[in-house]
Amino acid sequence: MYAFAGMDGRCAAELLIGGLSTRLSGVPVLRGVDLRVDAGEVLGVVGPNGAGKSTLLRCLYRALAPDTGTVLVDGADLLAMDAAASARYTAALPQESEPVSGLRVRRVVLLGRTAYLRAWENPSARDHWIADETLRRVGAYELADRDIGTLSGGERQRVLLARALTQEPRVLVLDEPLNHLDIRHQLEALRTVRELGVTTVLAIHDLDLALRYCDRVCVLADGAVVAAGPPQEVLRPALMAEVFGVRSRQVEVEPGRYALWCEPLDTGAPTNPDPSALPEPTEPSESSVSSEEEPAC
Ligand SMILES: Nc1ncnc2c1ncn2[C@@H]1O[C@H](COP(=O)(O)OP(=O)(O)OP(=O)(O)O)[C@@H](O)[C@H]1O
Repeated sequence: MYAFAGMDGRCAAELLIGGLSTRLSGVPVLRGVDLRVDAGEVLGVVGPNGAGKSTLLRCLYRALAPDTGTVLVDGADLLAMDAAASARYTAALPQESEPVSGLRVRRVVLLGRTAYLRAWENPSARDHWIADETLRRVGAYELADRDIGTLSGGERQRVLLARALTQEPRVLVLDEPLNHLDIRHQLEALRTVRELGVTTVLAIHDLDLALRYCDRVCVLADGAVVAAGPPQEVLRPALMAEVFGVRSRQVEVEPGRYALWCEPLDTGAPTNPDPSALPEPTEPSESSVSSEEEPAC
């Protein structure tokens, strides 16, 4: 159905991040981040506020040049490319993106094709077709003729996701893409991302959704990776307590499907829901998770 490269994962690339460090205003914000994301994998980047998630993602979509480190996409040095070349490798949905009013949605989405056009070259019929297909894919086609400035936050978020997909990226970088989306559109956006098969790095605060939709998660704390691996193995009670300060349980809500129940560590007696009323969780072995181990990625 979607025959162009960036929408079916045929060009999904391996992403290799090595020794990424940076200081902002003299303060270390990333401290030697090493990560590998396999082709077609969805990696959730999680961690408390201020852990460095957005900073890491900004390095991946070239909004920030790290002090040291490498970012390789299928072996190509992303940080050494010019902007147009890197835009053909990675596309991003930044956390704060405010497209100006006065542009129609279809035009905004077409901007995703800029990396493939020469100066002053007009988008082709194929470029228009790709923009329309991505709008359909994110359920925003009916917005195509609206002024971007008139959209709700959730509608705008879906349009900007379409713009990123229109870039036909080999790696998709999404910083809190679920902001402003209602629960149905959150679930649909995550399902769309999963179905694309494009290598995806996704900063996400909702750990329950990370548990359900990410192939692997990487836990950042104070600018460093403290754990990485399958979410069910990483988001275990000990790590959740240490990194996020919550008591937690993975609860099997139906065979093979888990939800994450949490409450603050310092609340004393359990509140609603009463964990004693919850079914005993089925958890993977402790051996696969450690906040002290080297990241398993
Ligand atoms: N321009 C800047 N100058 C100084 N410090 C900065 C700058 N930008 C970010 N920081 C700091 O870097 C740290 C990491 O910020 P970052 O936005 O990457 O965290 P985050 O994990 O994405 O947080 P959140 O979950 O709150 O979005 C924070 O302590 C933040 O205050």
